[in-house]
Amino acid sequence: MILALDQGTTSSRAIVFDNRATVIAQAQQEFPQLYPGDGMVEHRPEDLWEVTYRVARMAVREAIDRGGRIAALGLTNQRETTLIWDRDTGEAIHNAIVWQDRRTAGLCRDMKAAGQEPEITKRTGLLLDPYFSASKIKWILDNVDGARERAKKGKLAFGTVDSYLIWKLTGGRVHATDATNASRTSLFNIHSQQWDEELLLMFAIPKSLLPEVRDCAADYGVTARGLFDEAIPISGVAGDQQAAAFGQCCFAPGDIKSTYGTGCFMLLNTGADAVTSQNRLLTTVGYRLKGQVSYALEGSIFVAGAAVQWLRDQMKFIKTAPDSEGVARSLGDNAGVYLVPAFTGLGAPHWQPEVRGALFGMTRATGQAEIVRAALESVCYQTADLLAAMQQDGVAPGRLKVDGGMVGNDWVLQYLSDILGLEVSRPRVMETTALGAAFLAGIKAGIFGGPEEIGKVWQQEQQFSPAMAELERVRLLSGWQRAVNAAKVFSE
Ligand SMILES: Nc1ncnc2c1ncn2[C@@H]1O[C@H](COP(=O)(O)OP(=O)(O)O)[C@@H](O)[C@H]1O
Ligand SMILES: O=P(O)(O)OC[C@H](O)CO
Repeated sequence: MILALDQGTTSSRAIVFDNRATVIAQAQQEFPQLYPGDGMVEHRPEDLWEVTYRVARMAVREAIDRGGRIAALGLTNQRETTLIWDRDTGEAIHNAIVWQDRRTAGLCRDMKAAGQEPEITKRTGLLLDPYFSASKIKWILDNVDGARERAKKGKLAFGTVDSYLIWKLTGGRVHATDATNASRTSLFNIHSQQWDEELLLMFAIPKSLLPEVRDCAADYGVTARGLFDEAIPISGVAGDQQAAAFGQCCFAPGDIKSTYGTGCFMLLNTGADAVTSQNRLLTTVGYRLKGQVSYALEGSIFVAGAAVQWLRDQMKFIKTAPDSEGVARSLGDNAGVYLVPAFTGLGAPHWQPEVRGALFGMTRATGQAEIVRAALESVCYQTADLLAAMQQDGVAPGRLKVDGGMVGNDWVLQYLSDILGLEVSRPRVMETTALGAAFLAGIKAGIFGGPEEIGKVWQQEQQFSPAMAELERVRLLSGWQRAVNAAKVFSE
């Protein structure tokens, strides 16, 4: 059996799969989101570790009680989120700065004005945006007392959440990351597969901070004594969006998936070619096995399920996220109301960190239901923007595989299919992120063969087909475009 740990933006999950990729045991727990200022999002490092370890123990205990034995551990994680810790004590020197955090927008703007973006894009496949780790690392080094000096002396370690958890799981013996997570830092050259000296210089980051970069199916050490009954080899690691693509068996060039969790991330497999987008999509490492890289084009949206969380926690319009489905269904149409959920700026294809959220088209008749529906619709419109960018880059997908917490919502998937004019396909195993991590760990442990063998196990649970009239689709999309443009103008 394989233990998959999925450390996501809002919760940690542990799932034990058997050797045929069936779920045997699982546990999940949410943890607090900290919003210390405008556009700022942090996580407590101890929450990331303690919650992940707690759910891991729960799932392992349940699996062992059923007579199983854990042969390998696969780890997947929210990407870009940045931690720096002391190599001697293991203590983080600042809260984790989360991928959604926009505090480095000014720095990125200045670097853009200095003409540095094209060089960064050429080396990393990314754009110059606060989303990625590099500017967050620089911020911590510049704002935590003595951090830069300690970093120069080699006393500190940087990691995305995978590296931090590997460090914790191995009792401080392994400081490593995988190529997918490295490719999101903006310090990793995706062509040479090395940390890039030029980029380190640009962001003023000492190399001594960085972890070693390994394949996605590789040896990451074993869990420290005392954590579990037996030491478990850590043998698979990937960022959560790449793990989801792997779990969705997007192994052939042209295969495409979208994951709807806190944000939404569309990944297209482009094989051995690092394709450059003309439409502000990212080029990134899809997976790396035995040194061979499979690249991907990615569209990243910062707010998807987070809009539903906002409806639940801030607005108190719904009690639970699934309640949003009935509310949206209760209305015949959107009554001309559009929500642009740019709470933490706009991601692909706009990349405008300063834009903020806006609600358009309200009348005296507008109530909670219209706003709930507008929030769900906004996730579909944003996906349509990503798909349009991919299509302009010459991609013509036949269907979209979807997964993530939001895809339990049938109304969203039908509306998505209508708005995209594309078949939308939901898999039988909806926990594709954890499954991808389990596949990777299982490959290294010899439990699974390579992608060809794994590809045979993927099964669809339900397909959603477009049923909306073309004129209606065009009308709705045009309303959305006007709303986004107005939100941009307001934030200028
Ligand atoms: N039935 C539903 N309808 C709409 N949104 C949902 C539904 N179920 C969960 N969500 C949203 O999905 C997100 C959780 O998905 P998950 O994949 O666990 O996210 P993450 O990995 O980012 O923590 C939450 O933001 C939640 O609001
Ligand atoms: O935790 P998720 O599922 O929202 O994914 C976060 C992404 O990895 C951020 O790039």
